Amino acid sequence: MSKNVSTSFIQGIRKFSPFVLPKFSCRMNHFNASLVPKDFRPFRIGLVQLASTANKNENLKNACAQISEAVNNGSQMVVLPECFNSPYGNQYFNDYAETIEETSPTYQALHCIAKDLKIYLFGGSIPERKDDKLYNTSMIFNPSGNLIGIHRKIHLFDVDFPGKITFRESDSLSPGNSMTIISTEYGKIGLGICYDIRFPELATIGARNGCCMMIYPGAFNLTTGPLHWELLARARAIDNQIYVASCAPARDMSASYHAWGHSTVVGPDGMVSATMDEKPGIVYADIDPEHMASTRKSISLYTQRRFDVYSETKPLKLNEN
Ligand SMILES: NC(=O)CC(=O)C(=O)O
Repeated sequence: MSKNVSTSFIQGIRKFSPFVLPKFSCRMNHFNASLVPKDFRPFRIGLVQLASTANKNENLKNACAQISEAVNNGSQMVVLPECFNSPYGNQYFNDYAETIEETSPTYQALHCIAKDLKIYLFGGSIPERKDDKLYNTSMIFNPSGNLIGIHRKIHLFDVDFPGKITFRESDSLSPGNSMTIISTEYGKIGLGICYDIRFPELATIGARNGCCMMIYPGAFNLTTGPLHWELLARARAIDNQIYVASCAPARDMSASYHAWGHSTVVGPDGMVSATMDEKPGIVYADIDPEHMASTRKSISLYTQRRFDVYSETKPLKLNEN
């Protein structure tokens, strides 16, 4: 089942973390924390770097073929990119939008393939219509084909690099208002979509809630991709000593938005476990609790945190010259 978490950063940390001392306690150093979340089991993940077109049916067929290939190669969990059933752009979202219900074409396709292949499927994202609004939304299915969670992109991609790229998702989309954590038989997975990766709070609250991994379907571009795509995934991994998987569309220079590609999995030590270039393909990684345990044993962030110092309930103490 998924858990949508709506809470303040510090409250989120305090409420759910097995590692946090009660409010007003002093130090963390003597706390005997287990090194990895108890429900974390090894699994293989496949990130499908899909070549999407303007034809939704073709995109769905192609996605299902690539998911099958990922499963033939041993993946128990498969991830699709942001906006995989539609071109990415404000001019497309309304025309391609679907409601999240069993009769919708993308829901049906993902439900059937997850059930047939008995996998966890993180269905990238699609433009979603709900009431009179549009969202950038991810659907997550379990191996029985049940929808076990949805995540609506919380932070919309509004940026302005003069002469390079100006994009305002908020011209057409509305933001989601809650965080998403999915419980699977391999462990808890936190979810963000693309621009969400720039906000470290999501991954930190996810990790404090026992997530072994954050998954980010994303579509960075030729300006922000080389600058930040890998760096952000590594940063979120290092901050929290968790796995991070970012799944992108393949680059299509005839489309109006040029995706960076480079789907990537980063380990809890911040090293890239698997990555690729901008072409269509699948990135595989074996996710290993032992790797997280050895990382956390070497650098013991979990016992060294000083929540007594970070508390929002007290005035911040800053060291100033
Ligand atoms: N497309 C996005 O949501 C985000 C992105 O490209 C960036 O943050 O850069």
